[in-house]
Amino acid sequence: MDRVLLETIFTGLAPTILYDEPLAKHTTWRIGGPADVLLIPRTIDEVRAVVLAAKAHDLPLFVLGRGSNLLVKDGGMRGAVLKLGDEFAAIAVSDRTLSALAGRSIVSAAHIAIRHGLSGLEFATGIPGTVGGAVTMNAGAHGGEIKDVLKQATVITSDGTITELSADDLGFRYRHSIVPEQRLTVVQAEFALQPGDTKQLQEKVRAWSKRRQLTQPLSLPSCGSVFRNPPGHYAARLIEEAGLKGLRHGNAMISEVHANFIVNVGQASAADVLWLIRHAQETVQQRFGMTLEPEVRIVGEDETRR
Ligand SMILES: Cc1cc2nc3c(=O)[nH]c(=O)nc-3n(C[C@H](O)[C@H](O)[C@H](O)COP(=O)(O)OP(=O)(O)OC[C@H]3O[C@@H](n4cnc5c(N)ncnc54)[C@H](O)[C@@H]3O)c2cc1C
Ligand SMILES: NC(=O)C1=CN([C@@H]2O[C@H](COP(=O)(O)OP(=O)(O)OC[C@H]3O[C@@H](n4cnc5c(N)ncnc54)[C@H](OP(=O)(O)O)[C@@H]3O)[C@@H](O)[C@H]2O)C=CC1
Ligand SMILES: C=C(O[C@H]1[C@H](O)[C@@H](CO)O[C@H](OP(=O)(O)OP(=O)(O)OC[C@H]2O[C@@H](n3ccc(=O)[nH]c3=O)[C@H](O)[C@@H]2O)[C@@H]1NC(C)=O)C(=O)O
Repeated sequence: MDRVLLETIFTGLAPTILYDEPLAKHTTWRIGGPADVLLIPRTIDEVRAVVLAAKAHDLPLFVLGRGSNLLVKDGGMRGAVLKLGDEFAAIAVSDRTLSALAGRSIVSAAHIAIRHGLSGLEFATGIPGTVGGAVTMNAGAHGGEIKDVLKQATVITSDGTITELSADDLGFRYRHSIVPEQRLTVVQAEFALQPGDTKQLQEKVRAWSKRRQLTQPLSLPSCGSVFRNPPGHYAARLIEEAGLKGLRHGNAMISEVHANFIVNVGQASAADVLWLIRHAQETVQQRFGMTLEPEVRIVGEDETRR
């Protein structure tokens, strides 16, 4: 996309504006082609200005969290990508409510809740995303989900309106909310928690963390689970039973530790990962008649279309 045009639209709207920024630097998979422009605003007013500028010029705008559930294709993303700046990390606990700006790590928010003797967010201590990403994905683990604890989220709509939405408004389902389809930007969230014993809560999360370290390939770049579990089944078990554990394509590999993780074992491309995703889907469909639906959000363009 024309750089001069982008500069005309966005200059001055955020303190950090990066052109042709490789998104591999911003995803946990360490994969992804360049964004035409990546904007990193510090304040809600700056976020709103970016949203309004994109709308006024009919430019696509994508909101990036920690990139821990994203596959950005090798051709990168056209239009603008917005990432909340480090200033979006404020957090406060009052009575039984924890509120955090959306750029805060959900892991750290969960630990702060525990330290305040509040229970409800423990499930999130192993989920390496932001508060905004966790709300968007209705992130969950160990039987808990964001939808169980979210009181309200403050969002900016695509026409720049700032509004508060309840858990019901957000249309939560398994690893799903209406945030992407409504093109909302989450800027803050409040969680309703219950009193709990800090020591007991810490023991609980320590045990979960040990289990995760044994069952998930945490030392290699990944996006967590690639596929949602089909109702009544486990994606990992289906992929393992199809004989695909350890299958490598280019520098991407179906993990030998956990079959629903694809790990980057070198400088993997998005095309390497997409090949494995499609191969797993086709093989599981043929062998078991089951459809594997990606949990990871696949965005951007193929290299050849640039
Ligand atoms: C090792 C590992 C373990 C994981 N374990 C789990 C797990 O147990 N459970 C689980 O649910 N997930 C897990 N994940 C996946 C991932 O961490 C979660 O989905 C997380 O919630 C994504 O947050 P993020 O900030 O990285 O969002 P991103 O990956 O950057 O984005 C995900 C989606 O959210 C949108 N988004 C992000 N921030 C905002 C915002 N502020 N406003 C509007 N939209 C936004 C993006 O546009 C995109 O659609 C794991 C990932 C890894 C790498
Ligand atoms: N980032 C990644 O790519 C990957 C992350 N993971 C896993 O995801 C989780 C999050 O990792 P990461 O992104 O590095 O972390 P974050 O930066 O999201 O969170 C780290 C913060 O969480 C708080 N915290 C973490 N552990 C504890 C604890 N035991 N007690 C008290 N506070 C704690 C601290 O916050 P504060 O200072 O505010 O108290 C710390 O600064 C970890 O379990 C990690 O193993 C796994 C694979 C990849
Ligand atoms: C990592 C994620 O979330 C994770 C979350 O951390 C864990 C813990 O609560 O439970 C889900 O994994 P999961 O269903 O694969 O959980 P696990 O307990 O590891 O495995 C489920 C079943 O599959 C079997 N299994 C697992 C791995 C494997 O290689 N082969 C296999 O057969 C296990 O034996 C077990 O019977 C979430 N994944 C999904 C898609 O729902 C994520 O969403 O990114």
